[in-house]
Amino acid sequence: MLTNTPPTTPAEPARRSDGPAEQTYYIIDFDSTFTKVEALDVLGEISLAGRPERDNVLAQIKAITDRGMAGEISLAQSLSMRLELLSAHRDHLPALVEVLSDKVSDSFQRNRAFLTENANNIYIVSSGFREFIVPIVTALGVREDHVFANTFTFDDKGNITGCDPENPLSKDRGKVQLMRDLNLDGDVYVIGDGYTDYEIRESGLANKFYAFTENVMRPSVVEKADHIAPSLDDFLFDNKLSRSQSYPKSRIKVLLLENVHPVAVQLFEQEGFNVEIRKGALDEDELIEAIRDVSILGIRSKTNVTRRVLEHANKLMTVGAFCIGTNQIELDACTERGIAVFNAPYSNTRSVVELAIGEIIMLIRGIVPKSNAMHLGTWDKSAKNSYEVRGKKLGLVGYGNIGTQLSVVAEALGMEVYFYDVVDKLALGNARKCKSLDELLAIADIISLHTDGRADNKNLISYREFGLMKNGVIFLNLSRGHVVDIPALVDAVERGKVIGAGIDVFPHEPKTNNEEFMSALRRLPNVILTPHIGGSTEEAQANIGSFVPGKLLEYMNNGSTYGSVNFPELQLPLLKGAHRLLHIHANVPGILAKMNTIFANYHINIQGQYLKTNEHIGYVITDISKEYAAEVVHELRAIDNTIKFRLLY
Ligand SMILES: NC(=O)c1ccc[n+]([C@@H]2O[C@H](COP(=O)([O-])OP(=O)(O)OC[C@H]3O[C@@H](n4cnc5c(N)ncnc54)[C@H](O)[C@@H]3O)[C@@H](O)[C@H]2O)c1
Ligand SMILES: O=C(O)CC[C@@H](O)C(=O)O
Repeated sequence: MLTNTPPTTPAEPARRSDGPAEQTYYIIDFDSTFTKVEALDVLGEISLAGRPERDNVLAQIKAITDRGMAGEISLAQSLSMRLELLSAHRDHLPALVEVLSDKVSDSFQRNRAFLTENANNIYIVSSGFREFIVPIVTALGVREDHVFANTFTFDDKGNITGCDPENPLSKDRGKVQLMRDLNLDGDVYVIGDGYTDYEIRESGLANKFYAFTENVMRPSVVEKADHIAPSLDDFLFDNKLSRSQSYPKSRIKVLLLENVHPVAVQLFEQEGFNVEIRKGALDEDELIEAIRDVSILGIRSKTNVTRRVLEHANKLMTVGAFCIGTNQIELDACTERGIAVFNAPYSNTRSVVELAIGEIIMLIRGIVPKSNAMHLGTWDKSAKNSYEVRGKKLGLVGYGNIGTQLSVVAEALGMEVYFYDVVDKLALGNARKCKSLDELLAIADIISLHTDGRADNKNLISYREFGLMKNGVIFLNLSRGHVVDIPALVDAVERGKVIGAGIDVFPHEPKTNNEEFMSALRRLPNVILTPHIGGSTEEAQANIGSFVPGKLLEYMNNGSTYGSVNFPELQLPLLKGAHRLLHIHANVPGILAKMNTIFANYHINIQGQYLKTNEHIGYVITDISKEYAAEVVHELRAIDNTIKFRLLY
């Protein structure tokens, strides 16, 4: 991702262009830079609350702000026009401060340490007002006497009437005048989102102007800037200043496919990542094209992360399956490349169970054909082939998270539950374990599949298995499409072996909602077809949308792999006052010894070390004191069989 634009030539020469000065001053704008919003817009929302003209006036205020920031009208014009529209009062200011304190830009919140450690060199220079700026910025460590801004004027009833006309910041090119008055002796870097910030650089009073785009991107300002700062993290990284992120997250790309819940997007954006979202799934070639610069990939069940895709994913660090199944991901290939994969193993379990129960009742009562007939005007009131579920034998194939929960709910409805699992599982309630799949198929009145999607399960249920079932069985598949041989199911329905089926998953599923669903199951009687929505409820998607990013962020920020489906699992303590070195390597003997030899050679003080291996890889995390030679990192990376190396602090 490009974060820096080529410098543009300022109208007047910069103050100084040779090496860093002894003193460097940071001039920071307030509205839309230090905070996410324009304070006068917020003040308008408060002062005009409940008035019919509110929305109209707010739109006018916003338009004036934007024109002013883009340099289309003068600052003095912009200020007086907005203040006149505001109808604000002194009593509105505490509420404004309260709102603004929640609107501090995320990257400023993250980098309080920079603000406090450099308080003597940081100035807030703003055309906003001290009345609300001082409480916000001083709470984050900025010195009150380093805040330069306008002040309101009030009438004797406390109404805001305007601003102090003597203040240079109330006038056009006021920031330039103020900087002249300040006469700072050293390098000056200006960070802001508006044209008035650029004017300081244009007048030769600053060495560099950084267009701050975390909250708003103004093309006319960006094109004048020496650099773009998508966040304060980027600014601090570029200038090698103390910061909360070892590498700016705005330079780390997250690609989220298949319409994952917006809460996921929000969580990544709040952390400052560069997030791209796409509604549908991508096929292999499309994914290869999209994944080149992606570090974090989020998918659901329809995007296949194949070995071929991974060969083009040089930056990929982690994959999140925003679902339960991970059969769409070549896990071994991920592991070999040091890519940690996470899923949401139980966030949609309940939703699948509820759909299964609903379908069982609908099918055993023959509701779908009855409803279809009613829509055509046919009234067929009869009890023929319509049964209660109470006392029926439910056969569960696969007794994992979904199978066991369905077992419990079905028993509560009075069903007799039988299950078969390849692994020996504890029977819940009165459920009975079957010794073989064949035994279960022969016993059950209703059969529901809940196996995982491993490749061996392809056509687990085919002609032979349908042959073993009772005549007139109800059959459900809400697990994975390839588990059932579709021609065999069609045959079983047509012969009346299966008198009702609920199918949610298919060997081939459309990639997007625009693609036609093609299947031999279409138009069969008493067959409920659903578009792989067993887990698609608002609740489940919101759960998954926060659970999976939680795992991915823990891995990215902390190195923890707890819950990974392919990595050795490590739950790590939070990183405090140390640098964390994460070394992923092929699981061959002697790597830890080699690492520790390097640490010993460089007299490194190890604060903590954690190791876990699986069949394929080893994962070593070492926390070391902050001072160490740069060669340590080079040597660790160069150890034979190293797959990936990361440094966190
Ligand atoms: N339709 C949907 O929207 C939806 C939603 C969530 C999950 N799923 C799918 O549902 C399935 C079950 O999910 P889960 O969370 O219960 O998984 P799980 O891993 O907890 O349970 C799967 C169980 O199946 C067993 N199993 C595997 N192969 C078997 C076989 N051949 N015979 C008998 N048992 C076998 C496993 O031992 C395990 O106990 C998965 O395939 C998952 O992808 C579908
Ligand atoms: O939402 C999806 O795409 C898949 C849902 C389900 O099959 C799962 O594996 O959780």
